[in-house]
Amino acid sequence: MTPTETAQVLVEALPYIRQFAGKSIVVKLGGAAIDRESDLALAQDVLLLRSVGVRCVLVHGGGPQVDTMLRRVGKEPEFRDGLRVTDEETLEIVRMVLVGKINRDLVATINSQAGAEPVAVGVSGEDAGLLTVTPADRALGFVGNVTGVRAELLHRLLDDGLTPVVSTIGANAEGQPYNVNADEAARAIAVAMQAEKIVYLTAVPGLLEDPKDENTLVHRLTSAELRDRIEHESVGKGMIPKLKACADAVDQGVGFAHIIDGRVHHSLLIELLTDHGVGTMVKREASW
Ligand SMILES: Nc1ncnc2c1ncn2[C@@H]1O[C@H](COP(=O)(O)OP(=O)(O)O)[C@@H](O)[C@H]1O
Ligand SMILES: CC(=O)N[C@@H](CCC(=O)OP(=O)(O)O)C(=O)O
Repeated sequence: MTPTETAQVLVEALPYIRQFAGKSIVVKLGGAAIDRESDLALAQDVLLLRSVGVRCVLVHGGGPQVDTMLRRVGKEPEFRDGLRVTDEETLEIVRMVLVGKINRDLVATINSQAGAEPVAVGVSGEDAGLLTVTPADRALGFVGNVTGVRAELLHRLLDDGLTPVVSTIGANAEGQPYNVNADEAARAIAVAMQAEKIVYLTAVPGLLEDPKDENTLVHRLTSAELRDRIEHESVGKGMIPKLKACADAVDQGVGFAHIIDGRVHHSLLIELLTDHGVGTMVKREASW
């Protein structure tokens, strides 16, 4: 790339920087997309966005990593409608993996790229009542539905120039921890923060017409069109909570929801700051 072409890329970003400066963006990193190299690129993206005034909150999952740890201790993972059946021992392992391992690794990765000023702060939904939950369904054990988000805690961290990295364990009114699906927790956080966008980073290019063919990407659709697809046979588990969360997010006031490929380095920056839309974009009204 010539120096002029490099300058052109920066100039292309200008209207997007203007559009998003001062706005909140929730980025949900799925466990399926967590990987040392792509996490490093994501850390750089989040720091670059922060430095141009975008208020980024990173929410992470870790389903596959929890599965690995459960199997290591001789427990077979069990799911109902995409949600993990969570007994007391499973809850302990989910907390260990999400809060104790993945959150720490992401905070360290962001801070390793932050130069002299480490800015990433790890928080669990249990901290200071960030995520309040009620039990989802007796058969699921300690799985919670989010009923409250103390968004002001995240805004306060952002006001101080810090970047929150959120693990999705919630707590009920008695302080009992519950496991929360990370797609749903990210949606609740984005709605409570009145975020401009929610971006789901996962291990596929976006919603696919045919999950076996990456060339069948659905580029854009409305929340109503998305809801029609959730029941479709081409949508398998894993995608279901994500699609529901995208439709709910935009219907509840978030400007746009995106599902993009977290395996592609810098996909977040490409989506936000360039003319090249990637992945699947969801909006409330069909006014493209
Ligand atoms: N129609 C579809 N389009 C895209 N992905 C699909 C579809 N149906 C099922 N999937 C699966 O959903 C997965 C994403 O969900 P999941 O594995 O839970 O990711 P994450 O850890 O990012 O939340 C994809 O890797 C893919 O295998
Ligand atoms: C209740 C429930 O299912 N919780 C999820 C939380 C992690 C998660 O959602 O991780 P991904 O984003 O990688 O799927 C779980 O235990 O796997």
